[in-house]
Amino acid sequence: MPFKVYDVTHFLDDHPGGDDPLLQVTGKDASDDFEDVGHSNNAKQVMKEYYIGDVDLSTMPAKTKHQAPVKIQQLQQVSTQGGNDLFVKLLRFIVPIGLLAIAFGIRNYVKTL
Ligand code: HEM
Repeated sequence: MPFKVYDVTHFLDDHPGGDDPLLQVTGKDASDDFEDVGHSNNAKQVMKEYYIGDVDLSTMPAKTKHQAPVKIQQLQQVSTQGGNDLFVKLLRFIVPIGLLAIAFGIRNYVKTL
């Protein structure tokens, strides 16, 4: 069921009941709290100045848990797989040593010419 929304930001200092009761009910349906105080007709009239619209919670999109796209999920899986990690670590050593070996080989070959 829709309910009315009021922006009382500029009424906090002027509220005869103080700012505390207003701050206590921000972001929720304060209809009962308002009625419980037994506000006068004048208060109900003043309230109209701060009306900004209606909210119907049933039409609001439900909160969903964010899920990473499939590609990113796959990447996350690869980065957490221990075996693959070890392979990458080994490559970091093997590749430079291999390049060094090739460089020495070429150097020796050139010397013999
Ligand atoms: C836009 C919304 C509101 C307006 C315009 C408003 C206005 C007023 C006014 C004019 C009074 C003086 C008494 C009277 O004339 O009835 C008052 C008193 C009071 N209001 Fe509000 N009010 C609002 C919302 C609320 C809410 C949501 C609460 C509680 C959660 C609240 C709690 C109080 C209290 C505790 C008093 C003091 C009552 C007393 O000392 O007898 N008010 N308000």
